[in-house]
Amino acid sequence: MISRIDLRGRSLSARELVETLPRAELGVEDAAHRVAPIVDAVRARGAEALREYAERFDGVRPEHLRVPVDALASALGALDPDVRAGLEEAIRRVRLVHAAQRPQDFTVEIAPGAQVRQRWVPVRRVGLYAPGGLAVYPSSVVMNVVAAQEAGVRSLAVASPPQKENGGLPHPTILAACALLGVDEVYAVGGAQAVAMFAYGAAGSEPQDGDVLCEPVDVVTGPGNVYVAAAKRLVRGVVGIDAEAGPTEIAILADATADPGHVATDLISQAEHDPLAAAVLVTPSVELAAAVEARLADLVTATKHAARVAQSLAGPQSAIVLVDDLEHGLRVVDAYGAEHLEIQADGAAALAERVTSAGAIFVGPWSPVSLGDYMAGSNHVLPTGGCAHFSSGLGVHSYVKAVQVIEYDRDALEDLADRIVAVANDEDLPAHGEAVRARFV
Ligand SMILES: NC(=O)c1ccc[n+]([C@@H]2O[C@H](COP(=O)([O-])OP(=O)(O)OC[C@H]3O[C@@H](n4cnc5c(N)ncnc54)[C@H](O)[C@@H]3O)[C@@H](O)[C@H]2O)c1
Ligand SMILES: N[C@H](CO)Cc1c[nH]c[nH+]1
Ligand SMILES: [Zn+2]
Repeated sequence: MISRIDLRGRSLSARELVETLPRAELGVEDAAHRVAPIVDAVRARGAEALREYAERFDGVRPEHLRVPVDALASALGALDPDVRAGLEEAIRRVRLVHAAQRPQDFTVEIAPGAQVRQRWVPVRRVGLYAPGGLAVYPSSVVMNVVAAQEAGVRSLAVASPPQKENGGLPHPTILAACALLGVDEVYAVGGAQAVAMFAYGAAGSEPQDGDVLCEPVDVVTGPGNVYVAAAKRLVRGVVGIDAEAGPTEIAILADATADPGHVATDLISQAEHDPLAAAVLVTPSVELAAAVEARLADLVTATKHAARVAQSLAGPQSAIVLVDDLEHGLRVVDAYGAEHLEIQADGAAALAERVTSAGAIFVGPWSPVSLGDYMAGSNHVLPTGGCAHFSSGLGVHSYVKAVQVIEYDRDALEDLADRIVAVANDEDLPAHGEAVRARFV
């Protein structure tokens, strides 16, 4: 079952903490070596390679790599009304939050006649990944698509693995979610091969694919398993990506006031994603640790995906970490930089304000990660593997770029001419200064 790491009485530096805290054995770097040939094959052979990998990894050879539009409409027609209502509420809430994320253009008047503006421009075309291996993720369709739409992106394509049970098309709820959001470019392509298809585009291999199956995109976003995250790392630079949003992580900072049953169910809720998912409890309370261990022992066998959950909890990426006090715990969770951090402790809101590295923070007993996974309004596509130290979760910012516009008049430039020449000469780039001087002779 879940192991313990005892950090009590040990004052480790942030770097030492990172080395001591649990991480999965198969990381993104190792996975990148495994998926590099997949990325190369899709780049070289397009749809032919996509069909081969679908057969190998998803157990089905899709006839239609591009989902026919009428399949989207029929999936929406057949969607369970309760699921539809849930997705619609998620869309409404996620849209409200993401509309508020739109960054503002600005103009700075630096001096009379000297102006610098900054305009935010959406990228032209995006590729959005919705996972569909061990579980199905229509909620990820919502998170990706709404954020891109609110950013103003015009061309959106979604990919999700083909399912044998759905005749080689993605899961029907994925298709229905796309239809609900008005997306009609959907591909039955999963894993690293989907990321490669978006990054490089793909030529068709069957008459129904046409000559060009998929045009390349500017940005690829979305969550996925370690192979998806690895492929995103490989194509970064060819296209933009969001964060590496790989196997799910939950860290919970809790004290003796936390309900052990809630802590245990929250750990299990995220462990059920993937055997590589990480579940970490950080607590100064030995009593809470013992009570959570006992609850886990009861609950794990009864949960639907017991084998996956047990693997995740027993893996080297999961642990109960004992700390001296909440201050110590705060340093530990900050060094870990979890995708999701729950704080179930006295003064949770004040503690949350002091966290600097986490994909998203869930404050207090009534904000479990499952709320954010579906319907809080926040985005559930979040950085994993410590990427929260330098990356944000998915949002409008993932799909826009800033363009600076510089406009000086004659007098404003002349005022600066001598200074520009002085600095240009000092850099031994005198032609730069000359380009200014030439205007005033
Ligand atoms: N960080 C986040 O924001 C976030 C959000 C939601 C889900 N997730 C994670 O997404 C993942 C979903 O994983 P999933 O597996 O269910 O679906 P997935 O769609 O990510 O992966 C399925 C694909 O993985 C590929 N694959 C499987 N085995 C492979 C191998 N040995 N080599 C190369 N490719 C292989 C196949 O192409 C398959 O189509 C989970 O890890 C979950 O925790 C993360
Ligand atoms: N917990 C996942 C992010 O790591 C998101 C998700 C979608 N569905 C259920 N959960
Ligand atoms: Zn989840």
